[in-house]
Amino acid sequence: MNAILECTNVNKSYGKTDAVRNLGMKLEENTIYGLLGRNGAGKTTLLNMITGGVFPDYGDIAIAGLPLRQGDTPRDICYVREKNFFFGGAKVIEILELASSFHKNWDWTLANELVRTFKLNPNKKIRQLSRGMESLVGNIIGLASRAPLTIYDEPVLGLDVLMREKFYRLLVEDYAEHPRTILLSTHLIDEIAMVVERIYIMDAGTILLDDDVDNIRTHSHLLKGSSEAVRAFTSGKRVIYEENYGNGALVAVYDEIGEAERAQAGRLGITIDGLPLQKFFAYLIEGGEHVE
Ligand SMILES: Nc1ncnc2c1ncn2[C@@H]1O[C@H](COP(=O)(O)OP(=O)(O)OP(=O)(O)O)[C@@H](O)[C@H]1O
Repeated sequence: MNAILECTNVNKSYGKTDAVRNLGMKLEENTIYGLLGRNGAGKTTLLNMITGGVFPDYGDIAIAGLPLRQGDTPRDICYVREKNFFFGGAKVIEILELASSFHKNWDWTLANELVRTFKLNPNKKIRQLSRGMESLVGNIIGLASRAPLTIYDEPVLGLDVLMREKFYRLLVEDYAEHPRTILLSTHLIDEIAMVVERIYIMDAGTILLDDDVDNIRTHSHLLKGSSEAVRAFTSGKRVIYEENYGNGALVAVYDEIGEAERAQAGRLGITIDGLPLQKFFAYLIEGGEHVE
């Protein structure tokens, strides 16, 4: 597969804050990715660099094999920002018309269908819309653009649960018919766990981990047992979190545990449970607290 985006050793600082550090990322064609990180992890700074709004202090970004130069606005990307900068006096339809002129794969049939599905009045002005409705305008642009790389920054902020589910369902349906690369950046893993194929986890400006969702599911485990037994069993394994209580220990592991090892764990009195994606993220980033 070809890479639609490649970041190599990308860095960006604001004064003393290293917003993005030594970052590497490679997005293949026709895949849905999640970019996960807490508030302030550096996601928006990274996305702004990928889309040409901010230039890295150093490091390389290539879009579809072409190096991004200062001042470039990559044409293959549709970037749906967390905070839209739509002109408040413009009508919804005018914003869609403007967006259609930027994206060569734009599909008006889909755009109109989505406007109806989300019950938006195309003649309403942007400033008359609720926060959620404004997000929907951005989300419609993301879908109808059918850009080779579509990037959403916190796409469901301000949307109620039904609208969130509807948006993700439509996204997956449209992707199935028109595969392209989609990057969903969020701090809400629960929202995207069912949608994305591969995840990049970002913390303190850098990528902590990237893996297929299926791999994360099969390799993440929560072990409980006596501290001594758990310590012996997990020695040499990739431990992402550990907590001791009395003589017992709870350890989150991100590694393979085979059948023979499971039998051995059973003999040592260790229980092994799977770790839902949400908990995996929480242990990795937060030391066990659930990220809201
Ligand atoms: N223009 C700027 N000037 C100064 N500091 C900035 C600027 N933009 C980002 N930062 C800092 O860089 C770090 C990363 O911020 P960034 O917005 O990229 O994170 P994020 O993961 O997108 O967070 P959020 O989910 O809250 O939007 C933060 O410490 C932030 O305060």
